[in-house]
Amino acid sequence: MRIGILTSGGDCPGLNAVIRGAVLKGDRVYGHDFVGFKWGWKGVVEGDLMELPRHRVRGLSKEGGTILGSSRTNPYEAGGGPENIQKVLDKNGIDAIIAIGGEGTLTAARRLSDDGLKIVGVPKTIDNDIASTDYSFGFDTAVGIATEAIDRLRTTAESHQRCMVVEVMGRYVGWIALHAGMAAGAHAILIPEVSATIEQICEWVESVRDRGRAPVIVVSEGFHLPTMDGAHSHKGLDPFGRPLLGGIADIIAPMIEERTGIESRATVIGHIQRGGAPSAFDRVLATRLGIASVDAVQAGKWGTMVALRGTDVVDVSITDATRNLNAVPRRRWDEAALLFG
Ligand SMILES: Nc1ncnc2c1ncn2[C@@H]1O[C@H](COP(=O)(O)OP(=O)(O)O)[C@@H](O)[C@H]1O
Ligand SMILES: O=P(O)(O)OC[C@H]1O[C@](O)(COP(=O)(O)O)[C@@H](O)[C@@H]1O
Ligand SMILES: [Mg+2]
Repeated sequence: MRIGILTSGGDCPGLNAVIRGAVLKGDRVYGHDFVGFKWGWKGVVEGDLMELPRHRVRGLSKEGGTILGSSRTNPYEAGGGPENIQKVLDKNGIDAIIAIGGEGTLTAARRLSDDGLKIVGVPKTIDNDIASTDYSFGFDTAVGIATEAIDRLRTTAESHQRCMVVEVMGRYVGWIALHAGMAAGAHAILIPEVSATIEQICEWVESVRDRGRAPVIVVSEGFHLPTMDGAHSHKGLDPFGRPLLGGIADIIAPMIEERTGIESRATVIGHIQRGGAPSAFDRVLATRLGIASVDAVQAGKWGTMVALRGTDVVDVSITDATRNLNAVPRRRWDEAALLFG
């Protein structure tokens, strides 16, 4: 078989480890050939390919980013669609696609699979917002980077008796905030799934200050106060129509300072959370998912996504995985909130 691999959506530590795992298993065990589609679905629509012989994936599991490049191209637009894509596959002798992406990419994969293309999905995202898998690779690395940043902000906060408001990524789910906040001992964690008023936030801040400590508040980019319409997005849309989130920390920090009198600073960690080498956990998870994706292709399990369930890698339906976002359950926030203030 000749298998095409693509990486689509925001990049994420571990993408290269998936590619390596897939190529090594496919080459060694099944004798498959691999090509990479460049720039996500764009390469599929335009037939922009690179060969992926075994030596091309040597040493890749520790490398950040993706050797294939990524984009947020919609495969149903700009000359795409199932018939045109099938022509590109036929022209290049490609039998099946392994699509590595987040909930957007996998929704596209599900539609193309429903339209008859042979596709297997691999869940990637630092946000951990994909359902049907316990974790997506990239999340552990992002949490590690955010935790280190919060630890560092805490020492400078203590030196100046300031309040630090630290904004992390995650789009419409608060997993990175919840885990990094718990790991770093934040005094409050604000996530999109759970409402909190500015009065409640200031109560937590004042209680920390009254104990002689410097308050550290972690906020997820998708969080909004009850007085706001929705997630803060002052930068408009990206070229593919998605709201550019970010900046809620810059709104909350001055509100805290005004109401409590505590000098406050906002830090937006941003894309550092997505860059660089994957953690050991993510290298292992990504490699295992890459291996499993080739097994799913070999078995003709079209329309499935490989996923982590406990310590096992299993196959699930992409339709099920993309029906709803994997939101933080209320009980997980309640558990963390016992330690706030
Ligand atoms: N319903 C859909 N049909 C076709 N393409 C989609 C659909 N939803 C998302 N996509 C495409 O997938 C791209 C990647 O999705 P995005 O959410 O940006 O990243 P990720 O895959 O990492 O979640 C989107 O920009 C869009 O072009
Ligand atoms: O790469 P961009 O366009 O700046 O997008 C930033 C967004 O991408 C992410 O890092 C990852 O999101 P996806 O997994 O959906 O691509 C989000 O946390 C963040 O909101
Ligand atoms: Mg996404």
